[in-house]
Amino acid sequence: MPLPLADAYDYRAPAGPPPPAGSFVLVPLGTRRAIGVVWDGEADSRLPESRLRAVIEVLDAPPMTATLRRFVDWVAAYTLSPPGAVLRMAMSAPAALEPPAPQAGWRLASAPEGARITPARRRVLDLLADGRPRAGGEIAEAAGVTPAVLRGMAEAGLIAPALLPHRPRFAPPDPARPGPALGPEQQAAADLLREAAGRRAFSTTLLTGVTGSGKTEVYFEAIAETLRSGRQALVLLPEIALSAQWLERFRARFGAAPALWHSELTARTRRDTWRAVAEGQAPVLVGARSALFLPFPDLGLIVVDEEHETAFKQEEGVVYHARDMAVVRARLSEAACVLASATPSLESVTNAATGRYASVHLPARHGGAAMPQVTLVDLRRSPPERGRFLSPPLVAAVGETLARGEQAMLFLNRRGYAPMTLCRACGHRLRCPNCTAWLVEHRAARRLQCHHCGHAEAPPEACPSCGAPHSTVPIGPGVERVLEEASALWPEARRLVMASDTIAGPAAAAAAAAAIRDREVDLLIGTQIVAKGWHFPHLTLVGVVDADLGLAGGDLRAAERTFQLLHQVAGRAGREEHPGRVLLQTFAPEHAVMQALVSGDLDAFMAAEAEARRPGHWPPFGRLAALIVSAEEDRAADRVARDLGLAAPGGEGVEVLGPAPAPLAILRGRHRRRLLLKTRRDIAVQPLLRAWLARVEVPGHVRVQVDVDPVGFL
Ligand SMILES: Nc1ncnc2c1ncn2[C@@H]1O[C@H](COP(=O)(O)OP(=O)(O)OP(=O)(O)O)[C@@H](O)[C@H]1O
Ligand SMILES: [Zn+2]
Repeated sequence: MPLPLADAYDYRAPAGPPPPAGSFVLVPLGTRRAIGVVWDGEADSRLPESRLRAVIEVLDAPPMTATLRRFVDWVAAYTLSPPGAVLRMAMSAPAALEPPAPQAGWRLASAPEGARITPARRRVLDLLADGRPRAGGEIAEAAGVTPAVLRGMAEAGLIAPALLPHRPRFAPPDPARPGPALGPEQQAAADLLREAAGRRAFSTTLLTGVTGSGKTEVYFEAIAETLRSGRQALVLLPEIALSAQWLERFRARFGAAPALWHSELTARTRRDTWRAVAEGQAPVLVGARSALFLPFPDLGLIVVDEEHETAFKQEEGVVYHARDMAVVRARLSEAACVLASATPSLESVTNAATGRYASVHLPARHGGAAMPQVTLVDLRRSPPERGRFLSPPLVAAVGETLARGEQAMLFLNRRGYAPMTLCRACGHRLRCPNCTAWLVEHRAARRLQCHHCGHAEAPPEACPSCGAPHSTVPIGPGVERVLEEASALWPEARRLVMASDTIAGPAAAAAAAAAIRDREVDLLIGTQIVAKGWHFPHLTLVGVVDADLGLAGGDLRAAERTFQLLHQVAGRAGREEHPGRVLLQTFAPEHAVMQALVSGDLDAFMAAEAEARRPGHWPPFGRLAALIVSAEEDRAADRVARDLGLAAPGGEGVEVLGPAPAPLAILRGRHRRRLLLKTRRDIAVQPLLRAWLARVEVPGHVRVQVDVDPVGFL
């Protein structure tokens, strides 16, 4: 059952030949009915036959494949999740298990005498003259009429209702359409991927290349090969809402749109897409991480684009990393897996270096475009004016760029106006009532918000601590504040802010991208959503307002992350004929990350990162798993955390750090404690975790979340 249960339930099979494993079945569950899957393995023989309840019905849906069942089992075992919780992710559109209801539309009726034929009605009649019934929406669009016209025609007896035949929902992408002429290095990379995709065997290839080198065009060739061999392809993108340009390019290459899978689909599209995938009717699907659990009958290729992105890690419920699970699903499916990035993770780089993954690299930008020139602005030597955040060199560079008629971008990975608000009179800082976090001012929306739990309140008239009226001041900048400064400096420039709260949804992102492409914007100000994947031909200057932002805090991967993010942002500059320039404002110009960004020597930086992690057995040279204990009452959390600490596993190559309060010590009103298990790479953490958790009694109101291979440490 798709429920967080440790095991399968037993039911009596219906009369006749037993339904094969993978069949979807309707069964009684308590007082209700629910859909489950016939799982593999033996029934529990201790249960007397008389106690078994009977399967109500075997559903008329393609059974879940053995590959997907093994994948569910594998993910459950690896992440220490109940198998039913993982199964639930593989049954994310239960409505798709009912056979599709026939869709209603219109057909031509024998025209009655004297019916009035307006030009609009004429267009509909002409359209339907071929005898094929069509859906109302399709007619309205093709004939350019409103639904009211159709209703009127039906009343007049000109058209009549008709059932539409079941048609495949997704037009097949055409691999035979010619792609762009590839350069020699692109060609070599494409050949390698094409060969991998055509082999019908498991492989993983790391596709790296500088920003703008054409990695997308290259892996499109692997997709084309997969289509030619009649198998399905899955592309995982970190943020599907930001993929307008990607989708445009896919359509240009293959002449049809891919199927999409993400959290904002309507229930109906979700159902249709799930069903189409299960029936092999969606040759290419592009999705967020949850797409990994779709019922592809014959998956031949999985591409994980921007494989270094932390957005691939799911932190709630079943805690898994979609990049790593993509490799697993590819292995179980005898498929090729391609991990693509200009700034690959140290995990993947290491796997390529040890030969576990194949690798291929594109060393230059497409079309001879140069890599941007990166320079550091030392904020100690060139500070901004008081109360400002843009230094004189950056202000000058933006001014020059705009004067030349080119586009500039200011990057600051912080939403809102100011990350903290302080009382000038008593020093009190405004914090979230539910979390260990400052409230972030969103001035345009006139709200103070917590970015962890969503708590929002109006800015106070007086300090809540000392009562001084109008005493609060914003501390530090967010993108809104940078916009304010930019408006004062360049009042003429057409400005656009791109942040997840100002660009809501795929349509808004697509519109923003089109406005930038069409040069309706001069100055772009954005958070990390502007960093990834975009190709803006006229953008030549990138200014990073606070390059040090990601380096604070003790996160194992802080340096790697900062390098990846800033290198990606820098990579948006100068992608076509005009050369690009990048200015990074920093207080630590000597820091290894800043130096690596200037030199652009990614290999040297990654090698140094590797050497820093290897001796202490930090990932990827060792394994980590985190336990996060949380409870509404701090003492309850402490008690369980302490018991876990006392029961911690030990021995050669095994170490437990903590318990300690989590950096986010209170989140959504729950008190949180963390423990971290670190082992040598050759020691599996799952058996240790299982035994450990079995030794400690956890009361119902305390939660212990297991995070294998954690990427966040809050
Ligand atoms: N062989 C080619 N012919 C024509 N256009 C190409 C070719 N290769 C790449 N391009 C174009 O160059 C631009 C950059 O390519 P692409 O976005 O694939 O690079 P990328 O390596 O994925 O970049 P990033 O890592 O920065 O996202 C795109 O507009 C793409 O269409
Ligand atoms: Zn909060």
